[in-house]
Amino acid sequence: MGGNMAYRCMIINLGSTSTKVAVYDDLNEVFRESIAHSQEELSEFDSIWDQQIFRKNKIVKTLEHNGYKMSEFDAISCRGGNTKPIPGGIYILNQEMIEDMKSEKYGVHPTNVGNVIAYNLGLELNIPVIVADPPVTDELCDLARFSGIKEIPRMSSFHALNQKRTAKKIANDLGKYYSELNLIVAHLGGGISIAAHEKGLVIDVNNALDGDGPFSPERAGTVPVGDVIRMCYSGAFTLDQMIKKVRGNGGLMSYLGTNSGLEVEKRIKNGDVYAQKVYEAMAYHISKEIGATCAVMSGKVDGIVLTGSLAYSEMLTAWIKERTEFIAPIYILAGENEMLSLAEGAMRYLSGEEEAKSY
Ligand SMILES: Nc1ncnc2c1ncn2[C@@H]1O[C@H](COP(=O)(O)OP(=O)(O)O)[C@@H](O)[C@H]1O
Ligand SMILES: CCCC(=O)OP(=O)(O)O
Repeated sequence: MGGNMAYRCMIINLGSTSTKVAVYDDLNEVFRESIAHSQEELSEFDSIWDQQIFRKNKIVKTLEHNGYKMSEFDAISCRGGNTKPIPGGIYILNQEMIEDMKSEKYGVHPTNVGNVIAYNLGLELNIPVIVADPPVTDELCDLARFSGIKEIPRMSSFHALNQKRTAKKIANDLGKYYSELNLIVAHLGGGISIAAHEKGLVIDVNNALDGDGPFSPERAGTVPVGDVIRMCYSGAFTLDQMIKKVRGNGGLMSYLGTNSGLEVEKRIKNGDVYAQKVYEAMAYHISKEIGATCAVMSGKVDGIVLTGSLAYSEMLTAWIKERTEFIAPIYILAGENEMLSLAEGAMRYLSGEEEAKSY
């Protein structure tokens, strides 16, 4: 490797509709591509696991096509997956984590396939695969774990990587340590997570994958559970169809047949009153969750942070502000920095600044 560069890292981040890949030389992003997958393209595959070879080929070909040799990488960093709950931090991806993801015991999400791809590439290339602040990062307080059904404890399943980084960035901008502040962070993306960051720990958060919280572009969030149970036993739906109603075809998808905030805004601008009602209802439920999260921290909140791609929406953030700005100052950090956060995690590990935790 030339110049003063110390490490070259491959970053892999799989979402429901995209495969993101990037190359970092230390903390400099030298390449990034987000490969979009249409519903048509993905509908060929019965399960997310069947997408493995297809997605791996996309990653390897994209890198090689852009002149990167596999042998040049010192490490791979990958958004974590649905393993057992673990504290935030850095982990070296191992066989046990992969087995837990494959078991689907802790949830199903395309990022798990990304972990399997990264793990196998790591073995082939003989380099470590690093995972930072995975979505199962668990810092919940004891009270948050009670769901009301003894056999079903509440789980921490959220956008931990972007939530943690965004909270630390705001703390830094305010000239404070993350561990000094109480923040409510709302990640507003395809899934929505709203978390109580109390003195550097996420002590409560809705289960953004298929648990509770506001509805999102593609997820149902909290639903009237009795009605859902009756629907399950009506004989009209299979297990897969019911799961899809909650995750994939829920939220904006259910009401408007699109998971795109941009598309909804276009319809609103063209006078679609129902689309406006649904979009405002999403803002209403986001605000309600922010209020609940404020109560979790006894009203002692230093700031509310709106992040994720939907935070680019002036319409949505204005509705949320209207209902929640009485709580604390609102900061908007639209988009996400997942690729950079993964690179930072890898560099902290490779440089010896942070030790990897054991799974
Ligand atoms: N400028 C924008 N205004 C409104 N919605 C947006 C904007 N940019 C992106 N979105 C919407 O944000 C949602 C989630 O996007 P994304 O960040 O890709 O989600 P995730 O990474 O959580 O899967 C989509 O519904 C998308 O249409
Ligand atoms: C449960 C957190 C992971 C997640 O839902 O991510 P996306 O919203 O990007 O699908």
